[in-house]
Amino acid sequence: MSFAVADEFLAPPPAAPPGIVVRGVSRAFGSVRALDGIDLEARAGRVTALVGPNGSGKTTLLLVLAGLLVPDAGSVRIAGHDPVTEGPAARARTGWMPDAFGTWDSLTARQVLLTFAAAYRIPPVTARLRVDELLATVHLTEFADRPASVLSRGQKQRLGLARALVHQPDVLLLDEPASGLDPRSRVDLRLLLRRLADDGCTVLVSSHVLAELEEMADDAVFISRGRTVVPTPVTTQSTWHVRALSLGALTTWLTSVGATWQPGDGSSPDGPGSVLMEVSGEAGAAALVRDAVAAGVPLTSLGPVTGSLEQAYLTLEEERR
Ligand SMILES: Nc1ncnc2c1ncn2[C@@H]1O[C@H](COP(=O)(O)OP(=O)(O)OP(=O)(O)O)[C@@H](O)[C@H]1O
Repeated sequence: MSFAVADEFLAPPPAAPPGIVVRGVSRAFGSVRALDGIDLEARAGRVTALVGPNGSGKTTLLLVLAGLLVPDAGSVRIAGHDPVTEGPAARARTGWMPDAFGTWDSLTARQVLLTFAAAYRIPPVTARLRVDELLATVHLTEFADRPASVLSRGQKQRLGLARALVHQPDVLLLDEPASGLDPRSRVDLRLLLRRLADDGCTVLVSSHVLAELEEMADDAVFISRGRTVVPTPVTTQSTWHVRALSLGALTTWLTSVGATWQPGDGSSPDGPGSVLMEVSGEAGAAALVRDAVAAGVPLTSLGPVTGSLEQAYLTLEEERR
């Protein structure tokens, strides 16, 4: 039996369209060139990390993308719209979560969200349902009718996230969204951003917590001194922690084969009792596992000490400013 396969089934699926396109964007504050010719694309259906040292221009860029700051030069498209010349269309598609969310202290959490829903012209009945759903999503249902002033910093952050999602934006911009969140809320945030991306949203998120970004981001954009930069390719040789059923057997074997190792510093995810050694990427790790098992030293875990985002970040030449 044979099947006729139409060409379109053989063609690779089309790449998701970019939700954010930035070309040559510059913005100065007096003599400080906060953005100096930024280029970037962030795609729908993906979480893109915005990474850079203090003062590199991340917040300035997010403000430009949110339509809150006009660039001096260059072009921006948010879901195809220019935030400067097509402000209402761009803002209708943009969710913006600043690093610190100011609330009106006399309003309750629910009223804050309903106010924003009204600003987006969401009909009242739909708005009430949407707000209830969002309060549950960010685990603030029990605080819904309390004044926003009593919310903790982390709870305010979660309210800020709900606010950014009120109008079901196509593009979500988040500036340090995890700051102030407890570990469970950070996991919830990560899962929520993944779900939004899976539903087709373009998510651009800045954070200094690179291990966290590493877990949630599909792509990364590095900026340094207001410019998009390509980090120096990370050397494949990096420090890994290695742990075996018997630490003594592991160190005896490593020493007998002339490997260079040092006692773990307790920073590995599985705690103290491991060793640190230089490993040449995944291939080197596979060889290490093979040789250890062949020598009768069963390994129980191994992994790079720093994630690839962190390593790439550390190759950026710029110092914080
Ligand atoms: N309103 C402003 N007036 C003057 N200078 C500003 C203003 N906003 C930002 N800058 C300067 O622009 C540069 C970029 O700042 P920005 O806040 O965008 O950096 P960032 O990457 O978000 O930093 P951080 O990681 O510390 O939050 C900095 O040198 C900052 O001092």
